[in-house]
Amino acid sequence: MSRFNRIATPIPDLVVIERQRFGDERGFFSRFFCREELADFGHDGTIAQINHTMTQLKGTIRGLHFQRAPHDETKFVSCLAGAVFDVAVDLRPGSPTYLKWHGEVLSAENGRSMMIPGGFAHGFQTLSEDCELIYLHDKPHAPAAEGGLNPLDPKLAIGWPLTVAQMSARDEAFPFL
Ligand SMILES: Cc1cn([C@H]2C[C@H](O)[C@@H](COP(=O)(O)OP(=O)(O)O[C@H]3O[C@H](C)C(=O)[C@H](O)[C@H]3O)O2)c(=O)[nH]c1=O
Repeated sequence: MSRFNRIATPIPDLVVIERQRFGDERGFFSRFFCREELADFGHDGTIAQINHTMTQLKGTIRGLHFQRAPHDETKFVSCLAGAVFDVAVDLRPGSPTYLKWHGEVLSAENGRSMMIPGGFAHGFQTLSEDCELIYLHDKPHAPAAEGGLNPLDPKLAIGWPLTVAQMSARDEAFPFL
């Protein structure tokens, strides 16, 4: 019996994984990651780096970031404190959903993760204060291969839920497509 539910999105290969919880009077237990079980959902089990971010302000946007091939990485993104609107943008050349985006609420409460294959840009907007995210990357950080899209690019027309409260200067400076 799998301890994960696979939730499809309108973009092929971009999936949401929901962790099953085993509750009792103390709280709950859930399996956060499992190489064997997530292989069925397309993850090859490789974890090269695990990153953790904390974002204080509600309404902050981080992203949209990606790494160019051959450093294009699968990201398994989870929110362990607060709630975020997590967004992935398809940048795969020739994809029928090229430049299409999908957004999903990830939260400590809903136990959902987004599994984002290489070839996608990723970003999120915080829906609460003090949001903490954990990223499982299947390839290491490669600064020279990093790229970004402006999250406010009208060509993407991402439906961010809140007024933007904060962005890094780097993210603000990404040019529109
Ligand atoms: C990604 C990364 C960054 N860093 C250093 C580089 C900077 O000195 C500092 C902050 O990096 P950055 O401003 O890129 O952090 P975010 O804006 O939160 O970007 C991250 O959040 C967006 C939404 C993502 O999807 C990426 O995983 C990641 O780029 O951490 C590292 O040392 N290792 C790393 O793997």
